[in-house]
Amino acid sequence: MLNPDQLQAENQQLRRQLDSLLREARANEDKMQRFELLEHRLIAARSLAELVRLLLVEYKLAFDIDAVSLCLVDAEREAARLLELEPADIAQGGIFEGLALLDDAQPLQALFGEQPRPWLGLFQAERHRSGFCGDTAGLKSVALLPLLRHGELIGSLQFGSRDAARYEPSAGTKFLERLAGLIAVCLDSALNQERLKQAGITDALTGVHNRRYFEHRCQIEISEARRYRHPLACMFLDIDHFKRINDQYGHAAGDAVLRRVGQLIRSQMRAGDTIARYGGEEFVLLLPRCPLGHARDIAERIRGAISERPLAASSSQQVAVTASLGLAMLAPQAASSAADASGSALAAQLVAQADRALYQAKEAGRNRVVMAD
Ligand SMILES: Nc1nc2c(ncn2[C@@H]2O[C@H](COP(=O)(O)OP(=O)(O)OP(=O)(O)O)[C@@H](O)[C@H]2O)c(=O)[nH]1
Repeated sequence: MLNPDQLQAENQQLRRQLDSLLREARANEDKMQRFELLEHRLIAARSLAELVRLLLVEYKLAFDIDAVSLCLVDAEREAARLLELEPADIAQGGIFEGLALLDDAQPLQALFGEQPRPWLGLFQAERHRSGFCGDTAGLKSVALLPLLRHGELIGSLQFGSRDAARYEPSAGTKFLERLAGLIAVCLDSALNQERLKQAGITDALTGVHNRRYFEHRCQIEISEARRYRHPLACMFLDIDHFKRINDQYGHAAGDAVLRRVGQLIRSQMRAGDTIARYGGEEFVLLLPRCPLGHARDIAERIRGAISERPLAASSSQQVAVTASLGLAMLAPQAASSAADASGSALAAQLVAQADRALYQAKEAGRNRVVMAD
């Protein structure tokens, strides 16, 4: 039999254990709630950028993680385009600190081996450093989560802690497996949503934007040009005697020429410029913050790039192509003095001027640039 003092001591001990269990249960419940909240936000993410930010910033904060990094296999540079990363930032994620876009899955295969599964354990600099894009100083333990879609590695998520006991090999990985599965599905779905969005504003044949997008963009650029008194250049480009190309080489060759011309125009433009297929063999370009002299140089460069050498219309056909361009400017003073005009009226005026200049270029013999009066 225990005496009353012993009983009381045992009672206190039990109470302490109960309190600690209760605290742990509350902490777990709190963690589960935060996790569920983030899970819902992951599922609701409407763009790839939002998803990446949730993983790299919000997860880190919500679960007090010392280092988080995300690697994505991006052989086609699709994610880089959607996240608007400059080529120099692709390996380092640019503004998305902790993101790395990979050319292929090879580094991930090296990290996870034949059968990729979540891995928890002590940080090994040689093995794990490449998975963390940022600073790894002080990391003691890590959790590595392969992201798989239809059995293929599409990326990986890494958590790092300065606490050696935080990610222990003995901890269950079921929860992490579920998390990795969810993230992989969310990434896939964000990419698909972006593709759908792009499909609505992209010309399927040439891959440049479509007329609908141009009309929307034109309003935005005009209002920016008016607000900041920037010059805005608009160009129409039409391939010369395109009907003859179709007639002589066939419709498929004509399509190939349209695609190639789209690429050539794009290669001469800056990141903030807009190029769209206006219809048939006609393209339209918008160059914000571009004064007349510069716009004329760019138009000449585009014309030169198209006519410089025959374009490949198929593996065996080379077609000599020329194009005519009409150029119109929404000059800063015109934009501000026309303060009363609506954005759509100014857009219609700008487009009509560029189109008239294009007509004059055709009339004057084609393969030339004409500036609107
Ligand atoms: N291959 C191909 N041809 C197209 C497409 N859209 C329009 N066209 C053709 O483009 C040709 C345009 O001909 P026209 O408007 O007469 O002009 P053009 O022959 O380029 O002559 P100019 O503009 O006066 O130099 C037509 O034959 C259309 O059928 C397309 O998506 N693919």
